[in-house]
Amino acid sequence: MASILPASNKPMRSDQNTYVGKCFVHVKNPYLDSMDEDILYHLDLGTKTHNLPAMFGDVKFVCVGGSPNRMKAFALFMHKELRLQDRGEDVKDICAGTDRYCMYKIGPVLSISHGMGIPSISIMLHELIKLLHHAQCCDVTIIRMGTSGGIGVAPGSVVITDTAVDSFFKPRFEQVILDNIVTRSTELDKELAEELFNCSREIPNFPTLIGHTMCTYDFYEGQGRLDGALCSFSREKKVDYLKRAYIAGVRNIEMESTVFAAMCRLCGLKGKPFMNA
Ligand SMILES: O=P(O)(O)O[C@H]1O[C@H](CO)[C@@H](O)[C@H]1O
Ligand SMILES: O=c1cc[nH]c(=O)[nH]1
Repeated sequence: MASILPASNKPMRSDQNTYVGKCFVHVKNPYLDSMDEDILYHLDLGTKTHNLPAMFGDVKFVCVGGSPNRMKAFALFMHKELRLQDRGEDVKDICAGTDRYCMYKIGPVLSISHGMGIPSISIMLHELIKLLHHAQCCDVTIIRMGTSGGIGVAPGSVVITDTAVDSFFKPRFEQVILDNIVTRSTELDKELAEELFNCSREIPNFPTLIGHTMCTYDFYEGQGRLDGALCSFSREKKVDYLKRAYIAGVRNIEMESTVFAAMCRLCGLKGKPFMNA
C-alpha cells in the first residue's frame, strides 16, 4: 500500500534488531513495567486473572494461521504427533471467552488463529508477544501456516518465505504510528528457512521452495484480481505487474507476512511464514 502521508510529511526511521543466542521474548514498551495489570483483551487473558508463567512458560513453538478451524485441526494433529497422554478431544480453546481468536496449547506448541489481514494479525501479535514475555518464554520459534496465491509456481507448492516484501517488492513494513510512518525491516531467519526446506525434502511429493512472499492490504485490487467489486486496471497491466513481481523474486502473495516478520524480529521471535500456493 502506498504511504498515506505526503512525502514531505514522512520522517522515515528504521527500527533494527538482531537475533541473539538465548533469546527471551521481549517487549519494547517502557510503560508496561509500571502497569499494575496487563489485560490481553482480545485473548481473554490477563496478568492478574491468569498465572501466565505456569500456563505458558514452556512454550517453544507458536503456529499461527488465519482460520480458527485450521488451527484447531493443527492442534489435534500435533496432539497425535506428540503422542500426549490426555485425549485429543480435550484440546480446549484457551480464548473461548472471546470470539476474536482461538488458541490451543499442545505441550510446547501453541496454535493460534489470527483472522485476515495486517490489522487483525497485528492485534493478535501484540497480545501474543506480551503473553510470551509475561510467561518468561525464551527461544521461541513462530511459524505462520497460511494459504496464498502462487506466482510462477506449480499449484499446491509450499513456499517458505525468506523475505516478506510489500506491494512495491520492498523488504519493509510501513507502520503508521500517530501521524508518522515508521519503516521496519521484514527479513526473516534464513537458517529456519533452510531447516524447514530440508524437512520438506524428507516427505515424498511435497513440492516446496524458498522465495519472497508479497504481502498486500487487499485480496482483490491489491492482488491484481479482475473479479472484485472494483477493478480499474486491464488484464495486461495485471499480467505485467505479476511478471515484475516474479522477476523481483516473489513466489506467492498473501496478506500478513510483512507485519508478522517485522514484529517478530523486533521482539526476539524466530519467525517464518510457510504457505500453500
Ligand atoms: O490462509 P490464511 O492464513 O487465512 O491467509 C490468507 O488467506 C486470506 C485471504 O483469503 C488472507 O488472510 C491471506 O493471507
Ligand atoms: O491472499 C491470498 C490468500 C490465498 N490466495 C490468494 O491468492 N491470496
